Amino acid sequence: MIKVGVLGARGRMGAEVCRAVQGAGDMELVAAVDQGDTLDALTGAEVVVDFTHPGVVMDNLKWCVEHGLHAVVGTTGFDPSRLDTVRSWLTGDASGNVVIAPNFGIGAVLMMHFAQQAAPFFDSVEIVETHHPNKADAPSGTAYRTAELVAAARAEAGVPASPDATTSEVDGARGADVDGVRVHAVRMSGAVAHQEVVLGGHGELFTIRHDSMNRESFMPGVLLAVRRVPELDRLTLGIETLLGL
Ligand SMILES: NC(=O)c1ccc[n+]([C@@H]2O[C@H](COP(=O)([O-])OP(=O)(O)OC[C@H]3O[C@@H](n4cnc5c(N)ncnc54)[C@H](O)[C@@H]3O)[C@@H](O)[C@H]2O)c1
Ligand SMILES: O=C(O)C1=N[C@H](C(=O)O)CCC1
Repeated sequence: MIKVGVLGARGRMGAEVCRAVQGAGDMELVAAVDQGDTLDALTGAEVVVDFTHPGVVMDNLKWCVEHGLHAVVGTTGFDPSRLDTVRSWLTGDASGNVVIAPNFGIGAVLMMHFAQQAAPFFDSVEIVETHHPNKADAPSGTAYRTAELVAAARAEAGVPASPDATTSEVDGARGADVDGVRVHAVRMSGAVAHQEVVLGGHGELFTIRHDSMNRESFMPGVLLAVRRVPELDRLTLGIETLLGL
């Protein structure tokens, strides 16, 4: 049995992870920790799953690494500088491995993969993400990562920036610029997590869309990462490699 601790256990995702772990035949939920609880309860775990808040996740993760625990992190807010910091913790004698994934939905991972493949073939690409209005960060971690992957694929293929003649703009009208890719964030009651990658050129539009209809949609990916994290090498970004992509 894999002993699992959950950080953010009373939150939307954390509560779902607790249910999923309790329903998995090969896992045991040994700690369910939320804001105000001592982290010491996690010392009995082999793998800690974090779905908390971008403002606290770095401290949580540092604590896990210092205690030699494997960590599966779904909390968003990881820019290149934060990832470098995590890498610096995972040198030398550190014995825990870390998986950080902005999205554990299998379809969402495939969406990012297909967007990366398609990106060099079109003049234009923009990303529109829609989430529930209780979300703290914008753009979403998934949109941020998609933009990074798309931008890298286009740079490697020598594709120029998406054409855009805008010279006059109301602030924000063209969205955020992530590595040269425009990202638009919608916050909408009734939504869970949705994203479209829109590509265009030569009289055609190609849209890659993914919808998470509920938070169970993330659980197969979370459980996969919990099972595999002990055998991985220090830091793994996304679950693409775990799916053989
Ligand atoms: N990777 C994915 O597939 C995926 C999917 C959904 C959400 N997310 C991300 O997960 C994070 C959480 O989302 P949510 O909707 O569950 O949020 P939420 O606000 O419902 O839950 C967060 C929980 O963390 C708790 N918390 C805050 N500070 C804490 C601390 N220091 N220690 C322990 N617990 C603490 C809060 O009390 C709350 O219960 C966000 O960053 C979100 O973007 C990622
Ligand atoms: O509900 C959220 O918050 C989500 N956050 C992740 C993101 O920022 O990409 C994944 C989808 C749901």
